[in-house]
Amino acid sequence: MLSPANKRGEQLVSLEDVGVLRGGRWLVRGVDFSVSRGEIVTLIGPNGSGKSTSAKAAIGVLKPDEGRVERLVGLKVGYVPQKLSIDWTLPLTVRRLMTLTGPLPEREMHAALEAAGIAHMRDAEVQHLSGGEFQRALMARAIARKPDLLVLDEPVQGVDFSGEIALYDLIKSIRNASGCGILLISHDLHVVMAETDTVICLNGHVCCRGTPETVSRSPEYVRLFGSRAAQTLAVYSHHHDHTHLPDGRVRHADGSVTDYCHPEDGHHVHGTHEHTQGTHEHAHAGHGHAHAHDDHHAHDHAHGHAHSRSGESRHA
Ligand SMILES: Nc1ncnc2c1ncn2[C@@H]1O[C@H](COP(=O)(O)OP(=O)(O)OP(=O)(O)O)[C@@H](O)[C@H]1O
Repeated sequence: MLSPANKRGEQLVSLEDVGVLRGGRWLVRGVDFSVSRGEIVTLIGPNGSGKSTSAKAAIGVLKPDEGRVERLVGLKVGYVPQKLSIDWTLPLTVRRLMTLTGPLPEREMHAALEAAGIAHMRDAEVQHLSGGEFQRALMARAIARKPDLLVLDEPVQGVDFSGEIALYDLIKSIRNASGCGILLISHDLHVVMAETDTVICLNGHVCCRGTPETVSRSPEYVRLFGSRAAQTLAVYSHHHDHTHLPDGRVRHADGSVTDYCHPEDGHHVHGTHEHTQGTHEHAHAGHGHAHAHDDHHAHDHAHGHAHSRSGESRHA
């Protein structure tokens, strides 16, 4: 366990060579990263690459089968999961959502709703909220108990472009106001929150990591999306030296194919940010978003959506 201290920059959680084995299959292996107070770490990677698994291992919801996870003693975690088991046939107000798992003093509930920008919606029915409002309600619920570490699994799901920017602005203001560490999970392989300190690209293991390049420097991007978007979103451009084949095997840069790959294989290019692989190009025009909302009354996946981006990568 990490020793307790209360200063910005202290490490809240760290994973070292973490592997999770389920049903005879390694869901992730060789995962290492850390989150410090005030730091924003974004996990990216395709569906099933182990983002949620790694985040759950980080906060202790899931026990790793190998490696080490160290958490600050007494670490308070606010977790917004990707899926919520809510019976949408029952009426549920925002106020009730806030206290589902435990009592909360009225003053603290109000402060959290206020911080999330939905204080005026406390008596609204959750099932009537828009995608962005629902995410705000979930975030309010998570920040109400003043966590040291906020874990957000797909916080912009089901949210349109301007809503996405507004939510990232909210996340930034939560971090600035509370100084908490933030572990963010994103489906997007290329565009991340500009405030992200470290991007970790997963594909069953850490493929690469680095800082996002800030797009605010690009006049082209600013012209297309406006300065607010450029301040909020950044491009994470990266290079992988191997390709994961549909059957789970791995093709390396030299053309050889192996059954698996892990960091200890020594063929990962960590910290490389060149945009050298055509398959990772991302078309920004119109932000390339196609958001299709599921009816959350019929799904346990609250406000699910399908992301379709032109130039979606073949992930290495
Ligand atoms: N308890 C479990 N038992 C067996 N397999 C599991 C379990 N939990 C997750 N998996 C599998 O592990 C893999 C990684 O899942 P995980 O949810 O971590 O991926 P992800 O990157 O978060 O995906 P997505 O972007 O689709 O949310 C998937 O193939 C998933 O089916």
